[in-house]
Amino acid sequence: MNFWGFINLKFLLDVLFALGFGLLLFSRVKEQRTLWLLRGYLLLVSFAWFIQRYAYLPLTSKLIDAVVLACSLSLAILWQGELRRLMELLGTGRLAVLLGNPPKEFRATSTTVNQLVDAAGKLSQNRKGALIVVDLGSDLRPEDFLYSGIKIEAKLSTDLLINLFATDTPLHDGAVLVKGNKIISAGVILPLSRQGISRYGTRHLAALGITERFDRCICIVVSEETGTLSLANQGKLERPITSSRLQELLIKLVGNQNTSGTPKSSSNKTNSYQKTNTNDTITVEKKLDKQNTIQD
Ligand SMILES: Nc1ncnc2c1ncn2[C@@H]1O[C@H](COP(=O)(O)OP(=O)(O)OP(=O)(O)O)[C@@H](O)[C@H]1O
Repeated sequence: MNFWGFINLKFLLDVLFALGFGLLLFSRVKEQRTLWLLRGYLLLVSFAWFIQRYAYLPLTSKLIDAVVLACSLSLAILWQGELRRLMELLGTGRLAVLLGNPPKEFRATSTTVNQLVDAAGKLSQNRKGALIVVDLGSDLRPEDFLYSGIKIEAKLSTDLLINLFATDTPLHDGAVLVKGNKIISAGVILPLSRQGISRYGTRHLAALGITERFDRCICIVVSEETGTLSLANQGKLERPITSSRLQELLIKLVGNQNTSGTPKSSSNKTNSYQKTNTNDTITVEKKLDKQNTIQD
């Protein structure tokens, strides 16, 4: 291969890698505003590269470089949480999570959703405080917590969840970690969030803390004081919510989890879910659209 052939091949590979990286970044961003920012930033970087390589305009090139540097600094401040998460995932080798293809064992089913809603509803009625972390693909590891708790490794069930939060048991303090249809551990101490310190107690701050660090995990919170149900997702707390709203949100999130990565071909499907009400249990027929189909 001659020198020019090598240069061209290198150039092609460079462009291909850059395109691949750009597409990967775009596929990970969901929010429209973030998408615009990212698009503008990448355009600016490409423009700076083009001027530097082909235009031979040293002054213009310097000016554009200065603008790119200023934008990089602003974005680093704006996206510090996301960048920190990215480095944590890279540093701990969670490439499957980065590429948006979480391992199959995290896939929750409609049964998991029913059991979680059922347990949360009953705990709320009895004013038992609870904190349930559901890993939907963040591949949470012991080092992600302040204390990783006691290993349980048992099949998820409503009764076991209720039992773990019974006030006279040693494991009721802290959070329970759920992955797929398994309870992994109990008594887990989560990192606290700094947002809303004056508004929330530590249980709710813990739910915000873990969900703002990992975007594919959610936290169900039951307040001991008021029995209020809440759901934390991506550092935001929705509260107060009813059992049926919790079920709706879980179905949506689990549906998104199962359709992210490899898209599934499915027609509109009707699923039955058990919904816990204050006095009775009723069966709700939920017609799910293509996006939110849960594979049992
Ligand atoms: N970092 C943490 N990780 C996991 N669980 C925690 C953490 N901090 C507190 N908790 C749980 O929250 C309980 C204390 O809740 P606290 O009253 O301070 O918060 P809260 O948000 O007001 O909750 P509640 O509405 O239930 O009173 C602790 O007993 C413990 O079980």
